[in-house]
Amino acid sequence: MDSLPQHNGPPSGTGIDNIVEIWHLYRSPIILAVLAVLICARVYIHATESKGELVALPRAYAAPPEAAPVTEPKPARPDEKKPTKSNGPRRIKGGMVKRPSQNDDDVTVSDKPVKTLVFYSSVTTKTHKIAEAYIEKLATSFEALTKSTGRQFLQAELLNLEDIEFDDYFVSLPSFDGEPDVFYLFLIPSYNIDTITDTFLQHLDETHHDFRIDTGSLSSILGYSVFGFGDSEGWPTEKEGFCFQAKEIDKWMAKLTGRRRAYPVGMGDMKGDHAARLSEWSAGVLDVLEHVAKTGNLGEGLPGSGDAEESDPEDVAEDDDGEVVIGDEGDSTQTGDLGDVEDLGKLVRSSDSDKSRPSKGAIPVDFTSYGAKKSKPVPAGPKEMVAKNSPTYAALTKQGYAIVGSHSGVKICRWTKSALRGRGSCYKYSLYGINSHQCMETTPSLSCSNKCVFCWRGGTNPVGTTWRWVVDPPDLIFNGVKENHYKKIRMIRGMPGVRAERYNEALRIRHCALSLVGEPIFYPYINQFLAMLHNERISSFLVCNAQHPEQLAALKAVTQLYVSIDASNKDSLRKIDRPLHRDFWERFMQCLDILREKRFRHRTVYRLTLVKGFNVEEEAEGYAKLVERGLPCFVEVKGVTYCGTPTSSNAGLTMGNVPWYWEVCDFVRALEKHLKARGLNYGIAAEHAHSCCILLASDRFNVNGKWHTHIDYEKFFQLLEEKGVDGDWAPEDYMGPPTPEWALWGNGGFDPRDDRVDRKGRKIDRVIVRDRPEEVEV
Ligand SMILES: Cc1cc2nc3c(=O)[nH]c(=O)nc-3n(C[C@H](O)[C@H](O)[C@H](O)COP(=O)(O)O)c2cc1C
Ligand code: SF4
Repeated sequence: MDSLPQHNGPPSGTGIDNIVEIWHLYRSPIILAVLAVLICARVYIHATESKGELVALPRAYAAPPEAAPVTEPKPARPDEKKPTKSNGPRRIKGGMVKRPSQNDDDVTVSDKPVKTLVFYSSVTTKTHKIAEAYIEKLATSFEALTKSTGRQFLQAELLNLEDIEFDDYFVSLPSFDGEPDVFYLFLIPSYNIDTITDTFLQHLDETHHDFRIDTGSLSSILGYSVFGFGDSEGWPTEKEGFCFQAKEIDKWMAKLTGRRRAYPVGMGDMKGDHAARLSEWSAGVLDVLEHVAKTGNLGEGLPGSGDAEESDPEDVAEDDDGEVVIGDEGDSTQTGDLGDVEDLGKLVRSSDSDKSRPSKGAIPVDFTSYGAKKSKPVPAGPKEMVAKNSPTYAALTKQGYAIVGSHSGVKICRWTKSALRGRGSCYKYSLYGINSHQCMETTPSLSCSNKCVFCWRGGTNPVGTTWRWVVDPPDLIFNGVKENHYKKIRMIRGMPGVRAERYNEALRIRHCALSLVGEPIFYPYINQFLAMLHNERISSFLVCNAQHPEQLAALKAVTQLYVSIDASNKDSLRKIDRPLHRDFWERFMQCLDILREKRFRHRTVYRLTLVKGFNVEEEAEGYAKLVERGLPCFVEVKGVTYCGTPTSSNAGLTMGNVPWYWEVCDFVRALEKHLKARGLNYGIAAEHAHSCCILLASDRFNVNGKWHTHIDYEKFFQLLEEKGVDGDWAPEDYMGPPTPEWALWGNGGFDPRDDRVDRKGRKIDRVIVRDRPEEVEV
């Protein structure tokens, strides 16, 4: 008999029988083992699989990724390293800190606390008392700043220059618990006798020149600003030493900090306006503190930064009102190359936001419909006058213009910068009382119907006899030019020498010179634009080229209305203005007739720009005839200015075309004689020798033997409000007080509040030559 298989022995028989037998014997444990393996595998896969998005479900259902709080480590500043003591010669490391981007979005903002140190000096204790009160006020302001910025503003510390070791604060920055960012303020009276301030200034000077100490050893400071006290009774002007030591400290601190000037130097008269000035300055400083705490940079544009602006481009370019300059092409406030489209793109973004170029807001207008209530639609879509990708746009932005909308421009003129720095205002301050630092230079039409030989724009400017472009609405232009003007003013806040008081005043535009380039009355809504200016009590000086009689006739109130008189006869005008209109001379004459009619409604002015070899020689009599025709209130005579650029050379103009001042004087004297010979009562009233500019005025503006060429601007607005644009009022009604003595013919006309400086910023006292020097051959 076969023996039965043993349960604990190996199976016997055929392979298949064996498998079946094994299955029967072990199926339960096999099934259990497989199940266990499967469960383990499932658990493992579940635990390790990545949770991919469920493609079939909309993204909205996915929970937003939670932002992990990131505390960015602040890049170490050079002087945050504690100076290591060594026995060898001391070397203080500073160096220029890479300046934070001006684009607020790009900046990694420090979360360190802010520590403000207020340094002061005082001999007769007045500044000391003011400084103590100031510190108390700062405490309240800092509480608010801590809340608004989210950064802790530590209590400000008051430090008497007498009591501190200068090395501790002015060789490298001091260190404090919590490693705060440091901000310096100075309250400094000036003394022309020896005081601690002299020692301090000497220390700053030595530190700057010490070869062991890196230039800009304090450049990791957050910022600094200086306020000076002086006495205007004893030291009436800055030239005579008013607040001179505050200015000195400001200058040295700029060097030591790598130009971290947060706010312009403020100045107050201890016997007069010091409280008001200090409070303005203080408000400005707090604004900057808030900005720097939030963004890490000192504000728009120039953070007292050493940008191109600081190299004084305006001292090189003697431009004035744009249009009388031979080749004003070199404003280095905007860098970039015409060919460098990317750079231009950056400039565009900074000065011209896209919202200022709406396609919807633009109004298509047939220029011939000017004055009609409704504008006729233009058949095919009109183009933009200055498209963003055009050479004109590139040329204009390169020169520092901001293009607003598609046909308007605004630029800070060099006199605005000059006045902000106490270096003198333009001739319109001497002749009419216009503060250059409160003046906006703009045009609502960059296009013109002439191609004047002295126009800097070469061949790139849009020209035309009729308006054939998209028209932007006046409010868009008005808001755009103001915004860009203020932006540019803020950009020069950190420029050396800018005065806090003037900077404050500059943040309120008081005057608008519609004389930049192009032809302002070409703009179909010029009257609406003017009304917007006047509504905000901004005066208007409008210059036109005497080629658009219809528009000139339709023009409503302006504070002062100019026509450019570039030649005295048809031939000469053709050569110099190169007009597009075939009937240019008839148009010109018609405009003079219109001006004659308007002379009791507008302050009318002929502007003569003298270009030697073109429109000066033998033409005085011809000009007298033109004056007889239009009987303007004033005749402004100005020598053309030269900047020496390729465009000017292309136009065939050289320095030889720029008249000497005595030549302008000769011409004006000859013109006056011819006017008198015709029985016309005009006299030479005022001058601004610096700009080669002389003013002849009608006797209407001579009261009891005194010239009254200045304007009472407040009265102008009052008349406008009370009587309306079409009301019965005349230029005499807003005639200002007598022309100041210093501005009268024979006295030079330089603003006595300011210092004249040469191109390198050195003070000068140039002799004015009004008569032909003897050695000059005829
Ligand atoms: C001897 C003397 C010299 C002065 N020199 C100048 C000066 O050169 N420029 C200036 O603007 N003020 C000058 N001042 C005016 C002081 O700066 C002014 O009185 C200031 O308020 C004094 O401040 P304190 O009381 O804090 O010392 C001078 C005053 C004195 C008494
Ligand atoms: S009037 Fe205004 S724009 Fe013209 S030069 Fe003077 S400050 Fe400049």
